[in-house]
Amino acid sequence: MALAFFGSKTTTASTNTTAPPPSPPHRILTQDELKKIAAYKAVEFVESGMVLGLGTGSTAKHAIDRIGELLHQGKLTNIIGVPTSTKTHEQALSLGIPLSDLETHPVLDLAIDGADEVDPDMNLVKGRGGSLLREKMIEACCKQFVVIVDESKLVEYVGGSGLALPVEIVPFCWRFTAKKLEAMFENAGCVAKLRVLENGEAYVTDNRNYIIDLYFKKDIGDLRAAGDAMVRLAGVVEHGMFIDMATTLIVAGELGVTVRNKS
Ligand SMILES: O=C(CO)[C@H](O)[C@H](O)COP(=O)(O)O
Repeated sequence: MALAFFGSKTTTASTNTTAPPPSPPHRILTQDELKKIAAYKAVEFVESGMVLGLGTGSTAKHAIDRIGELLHQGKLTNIIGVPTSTKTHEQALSLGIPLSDLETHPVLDLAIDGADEVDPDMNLVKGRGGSLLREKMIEACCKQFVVIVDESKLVEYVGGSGLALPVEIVPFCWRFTAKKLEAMFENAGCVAKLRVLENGEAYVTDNRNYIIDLYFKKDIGDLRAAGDAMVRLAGVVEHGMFIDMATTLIVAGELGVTVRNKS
C-alpha cells in the first residue's frame, strides 16, 4: 500500500458558518517515491569521512544520487564509496564520488542497499537485480548495514512474496546445478529457473556467472541450514539470503517512515 500524501491545508477567515472547503485530495505516492523517501532517510546516517558500501537497484540509486548531491553541496566531505556492481560503479563515477574496493578498504563504516524481501527478523532476500555476490561480500564488511525498502518488500517469511530467491551459479553444466537445487528444496515445492534476458539468452552477472531463481510454494524453514546446503553444492557461488546482516531497516509506507535497529 502506498503512502497517502496530504496536500497542505489552507484556512481562510470567514464570517459565515458554512462548512470549510474540502481539503485537497490525497495523493498516493508511487512505489518509487517511497523508495526515495527511505533512501533519503538512510543518507542521514552518513557522516563525512566515512567509507560507504554503495548498494545496487532502484532504491539504492536514490541514496547514491543523494550522497552525490550532498558532496557537491559540501555538506558531506571525504566520502569513499565501495560499489556493489558495475552499474553502481558507473553511477557513482558520474556523480564524482571517490571510489575504492575491498582490497584497499576491507572494513567499511556503513552500507546502504535495497532488498527484495525483508522478514520479521530483518533477514533479507537480495539479488533480483543480479548483484547479490558483490553486495554480500561488501555488506558483510560493514560496521552498519542500512536496508532501505518500501513496505511492499515486507514478508512473513523468506520466499513469502512468491517471487524469486536468486542463487548465483557457475555457467558450467547449469542445468545440473539447477536440478540439484530444485531437489534440495523438493519439500518446499521448489521450482528452479535460469534467469534469462528478453532475447532468451542467459543473464550474466558482473562476475560472469548465471543466476538461478528459486520459487517456493512453502516456507523453507531453517534459513541457515538452507543457505549452508546451497553453498556446499559445487557449482553454487552464493545465494541471495542475507541472514542476520542488516543492522538498520528503513521502511517507507502508508503511515510514514520507520527506522528499526536490530536488537
Ligand atoms: O539485491 C538487489 C540487487 O541485486 C536490490 O537491492 C534488490 O533487487 C532491490 O531492488 P530495488 O531497490 O530496485 O527494488
